[in-house]
Amino acid sequence: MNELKKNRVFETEVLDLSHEGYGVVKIGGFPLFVENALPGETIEVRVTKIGKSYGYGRLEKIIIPSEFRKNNIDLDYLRTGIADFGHMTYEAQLRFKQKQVVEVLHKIAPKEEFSVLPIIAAPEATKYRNKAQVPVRAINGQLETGFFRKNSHQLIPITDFYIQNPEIDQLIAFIRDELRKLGSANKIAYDEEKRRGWLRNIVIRRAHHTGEMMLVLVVTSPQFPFDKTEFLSVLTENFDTLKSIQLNINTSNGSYIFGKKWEILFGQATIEDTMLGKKFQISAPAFYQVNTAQAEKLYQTAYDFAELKKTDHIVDAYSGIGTIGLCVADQVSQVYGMEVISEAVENAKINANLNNLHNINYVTGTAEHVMAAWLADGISPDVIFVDPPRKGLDEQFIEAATQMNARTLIYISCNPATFARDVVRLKTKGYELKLTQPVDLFPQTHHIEVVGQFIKH
Ligand SMILES: C[S@@+](CC[C@H](N)C(=O)[O-])C[C@H]1O[C@@H](n2cnc3c(N)ncnc32)[C@H](O)[C@@H]1O
Repeated sequence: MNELKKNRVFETEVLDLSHEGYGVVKIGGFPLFVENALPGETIEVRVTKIGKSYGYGRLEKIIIPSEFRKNNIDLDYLRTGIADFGHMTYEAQLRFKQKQVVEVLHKIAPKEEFSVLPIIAAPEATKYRNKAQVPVRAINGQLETGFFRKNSHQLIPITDFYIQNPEIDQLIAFIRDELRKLGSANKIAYDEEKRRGWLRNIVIRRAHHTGEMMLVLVVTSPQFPFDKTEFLSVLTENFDTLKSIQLNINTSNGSYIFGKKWEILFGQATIEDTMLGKKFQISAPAFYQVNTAQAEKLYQTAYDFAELKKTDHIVDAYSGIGTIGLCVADQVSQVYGMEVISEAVENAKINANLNNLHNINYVTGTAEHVMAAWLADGISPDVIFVDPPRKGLDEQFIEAATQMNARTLIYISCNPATFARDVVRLKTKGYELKLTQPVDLFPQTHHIEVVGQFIKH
């Protein structure tokens, strides 16, 4: 058999799909990851990289296609990761995500029987995102907006972002076209290598139910390299839904999008949306679920699992702008919440007032520290909601939370691997996973959201 070497081409069958959407093939037992290849397909693959235990290959030709292949997908969506599942039918995406959740739980706790409910599909499989974060760069002297190629900082120009609300795409293209008229691309667009230029990123949020939009220009200096007033009036005249335009000054060379300094150029610091009938003000640095319609189903699942009572005290841990606690504050006795981003906590407090809810206590701090302090203060909730970032729960948080004796803990997770790890940790502390509900919050991408119901035994 042909020996595995870089640039060699092999005909082979695709055996599996990695969780990030790469087809997996084996050449003489050695695994290669191949973009745009689906399980069951026979393909020709060119070896592009050989590492210690795995490598990468480039799809040269599909000899026998999968019945689950969606044709005519723009491959830039796969190359950038905007839609790394975009080459699969939506049904196949859902089936794969369901299988992933079942497998990851089984792997971590092989002896347990878990009841995983069928994944909740999204009503809109495209154009659902309420937020965009796009880099601005000069390519051959022309200012471009788009997305970076996966694992690189090479910009691929994109106009139709496929999974974003089209009004967001229109605003990005409009800004790009205006900027092209206003000066040299090399002066306006940021250049990471030379560390010069002005505009690094355009960040846009669009409230799903109200249509209000927020624009943040992430720049290296508060000085505009062109006439600011003229630019702002053109924007607001053409987009009457724009309620907030802000500058964020980021002079670092790190990968954080936002720097510490903010300046409001037009309107307010927040936009307003509704979720499950409650009003929410959202500031630029605060977390807000990017698929609002589907997030409402996610939260509703969490509440159904919680079986709340009017006398309940609840904790909304990792609370962001308070969405999870505030949507049910009028169905319970008391809500406690904590979150590390102070602007988001300010939003949560204002949001409580906006909705006439006064049985709330939201504080700024890390969940692990605040929970330990609340335990020491004798706070004893009936239900604890947790919605941590991808890294999951901190051990110290689990320690404190499980000593509070809540009857139920509801875990909303955006990472099945850390969720499964925490299932085991919570079990050793007396909380048993009873129900697991995957929810497809991010169609066309490999991301999976899960709600878990844990009951104290
Ligand atoms: C997945 S988001 C959930 C936000 C909110 N529950 C919602 O549904 O919009 C996770 C939140 O945890 C916050 N966070 C990250 N690490 C934290 C920590 N150690 N303690 C408290 N909050 C944290 C993030 O800022 C973010 O707002």
